[in-house]
Amino acid sequence: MPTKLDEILANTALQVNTRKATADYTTLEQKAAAHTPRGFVAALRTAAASGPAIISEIKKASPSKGLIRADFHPATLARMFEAAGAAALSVLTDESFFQGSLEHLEAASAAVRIPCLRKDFMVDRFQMLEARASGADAILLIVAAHTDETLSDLRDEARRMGLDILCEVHDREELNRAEQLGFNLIGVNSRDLRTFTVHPELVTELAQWKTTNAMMVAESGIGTAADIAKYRAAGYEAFLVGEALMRQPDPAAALAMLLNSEYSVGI
Ligand SMILES: O=P(O)(O)OC[C@@H](O)[C@@H](O)c1c[nH]c2ccccc12
Repeated sequence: MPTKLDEILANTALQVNTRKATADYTTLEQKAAAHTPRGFVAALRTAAASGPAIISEIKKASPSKGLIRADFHPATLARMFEAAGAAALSVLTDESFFQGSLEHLEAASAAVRIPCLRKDFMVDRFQMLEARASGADAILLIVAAHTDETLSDLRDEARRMGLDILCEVHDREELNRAEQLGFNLIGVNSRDLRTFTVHPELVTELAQWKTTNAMMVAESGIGTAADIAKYRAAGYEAFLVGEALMRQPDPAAALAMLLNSEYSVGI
């Protein structure tokens, strides 16, 4: 039986092919050239030197939760998160399952100086061009979605476009593959994309199997300073937080609380 991830990947491939067939490459290339990528990994490293580096996610809906935030203005959210101390942003661009869009990314990226990740299911080199043209500084690559061969192709294309890569894994074998392919920023997603269930204990466990000096990002289901403290103790330096912020009437205040209570417990 196909998993949720299989379903999303098949849909993504269809959508990408449609966009490729009608794309205005001249405009896309001009827009891509006009955006000089800001270092995503460098920004996380700088932030992590003095506290938890938080990647705040701009996400309207998800397959598991449905609509998360009705009052949704990417540029405003981006500015608020930057002012509250986010090290970087992640913006969902998948339309079918997350109600995201490249326009959200473009608006968020243009509103801030901190770097932005295009959060999507990247299956084609064309999406790297789209990403940079919409103001992305980094892209996501999900190990479970690819063979090593496609992963390295997409990695090379992202690098050629000057984009940093957040490489996402969910088990030890995927972590090994990510390290062997030379990724320097590895996210452990506690949500299994095949079933969309969350396994927080997996995030704590996996970090101990790391063999390189890649920076580790804990992803999904993070809601409190205690979650961050627990993952920091396990070796994580950066934290991707979406729903817990997006559900709040004041997402920036929620982010500030996460950052501040972290310091006050003396971690
Ligand atoms: O909203 P949360 O539970 O804080 O999770 C954020 C992020 O980890 C999640 O949105 C995510 C992680 N990997 C993904 C891949 C595709 C789409 C979404 C995701």
